[in-house]
Amino acid sequence: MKQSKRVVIKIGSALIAPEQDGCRSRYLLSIAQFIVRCRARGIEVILVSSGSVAAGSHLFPNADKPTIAVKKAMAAAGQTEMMATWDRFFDFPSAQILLTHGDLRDRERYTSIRETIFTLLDHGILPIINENDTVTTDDLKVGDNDNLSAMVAGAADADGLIICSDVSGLYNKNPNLHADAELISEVTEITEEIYDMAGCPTSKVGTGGMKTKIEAAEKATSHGIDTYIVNGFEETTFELLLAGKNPGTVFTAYDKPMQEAVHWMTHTASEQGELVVESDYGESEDQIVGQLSGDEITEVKGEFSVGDTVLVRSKDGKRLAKATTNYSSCLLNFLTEQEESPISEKIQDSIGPVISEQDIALLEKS
Ligand SMILES: Nc1ncnc2c1ncn2[C@@H]1O[C@H](COP(=O)(O)OP(=O)(O)O)[C@@H](O)[C@H]1O
Ligand SMILES: N[C@@H](CCC(=O)OP(=O)(O)O)C(=O)O
Repeated sequence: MKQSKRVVIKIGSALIAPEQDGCRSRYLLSIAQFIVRCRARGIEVILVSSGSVAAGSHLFPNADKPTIAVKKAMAAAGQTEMMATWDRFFDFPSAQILLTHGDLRDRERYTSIRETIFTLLDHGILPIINENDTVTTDDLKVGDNDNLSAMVAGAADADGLIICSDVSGLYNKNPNLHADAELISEVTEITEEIYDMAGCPTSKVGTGGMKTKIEAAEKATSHGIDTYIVNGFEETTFELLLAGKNPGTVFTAYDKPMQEAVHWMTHTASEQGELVVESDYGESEDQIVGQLSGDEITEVKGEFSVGDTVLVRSKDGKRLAKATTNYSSCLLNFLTEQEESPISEKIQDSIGPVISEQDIALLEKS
């Protein structure tokens, strides 16, 4: 682990509730000791902990195939036990933070979350973060704590993300199914080939699987955050990390990481609508911003308000950029229907560009 100053550690369900009958400290002591030793070295730590559903499931004994409502109730019941289990290891206070994707993709709430995390860290308090399963919906949820931990790492300006799993890292195929699977110790570029290595999870309690861990690594490394997938069950894992060694798979951070606002726009914000433009449209930032006026937009999709995130897509389907719109979908529809009338020119002169330069993130063409 390079000389990090702030790390996010993600703990999977299998580590904290291995038997799904409440939390067990069996595998947590070495992780807790690692957190204490990091803090003693001046490394700030943020914990993203799964395990609430697994911890609370034994309270619903007849739920062989629990409904979403029952799983949310399990999470709510297990959350208190999960927090209490971690709290017992430390002689410093910890703080509960429950988030949804709806919180993180709202720029104002995102900024508020950052502020709270920084305040907790400034006061030596360990933030323990989990998805707020009680209120999540299909639209609101992140859905897995691997991706949540990457979004948190970006929000917290961390420089290291450690994803603890029940395997030693990313293998070229599922090691639980293939005896000849080989551990990949370093990934310098996340390609389709890397994603193809990730099969389905085989543990009873895991939600994310290896695919979500690779997605998380992609989010984090693009933000300049070195990301490790390590075996949380092995005590030696944490000795090696503290010795600056890589005990599993390291995904190395981009040399030129995205700026915080651009990263948020790219990886956390969700588009509320689409602006379709001519396919021969300029594809550089200033071209998209400068030329994107009412008459350049061929189609407005979805309903959105001023300040929402929209996707700029070319007519031939390429995702060009995500941006904050200065116009509502209603007004843009009005403008695109108008020929170049005096009223539409007057409106655009008074409001200005449809999107602003500082609120745009170019996307990989896809
Ligand atoms: N290429 C791969 N390398 C490592 N593990 C893999 C791979 N493909 C699938 N897996 C599975 O992913 C699991 C880890 O994901 P998951 O079950 O969500 O664990 P956790 O709950 O610890 O996050 C491994 O136990 C393994 O069964
Ligand atoms: N919010 C859920 C997280 C589920 C989850 O992501 O689990 P895992 O794949 O084991 O990290 C819980 O606490 O059970």
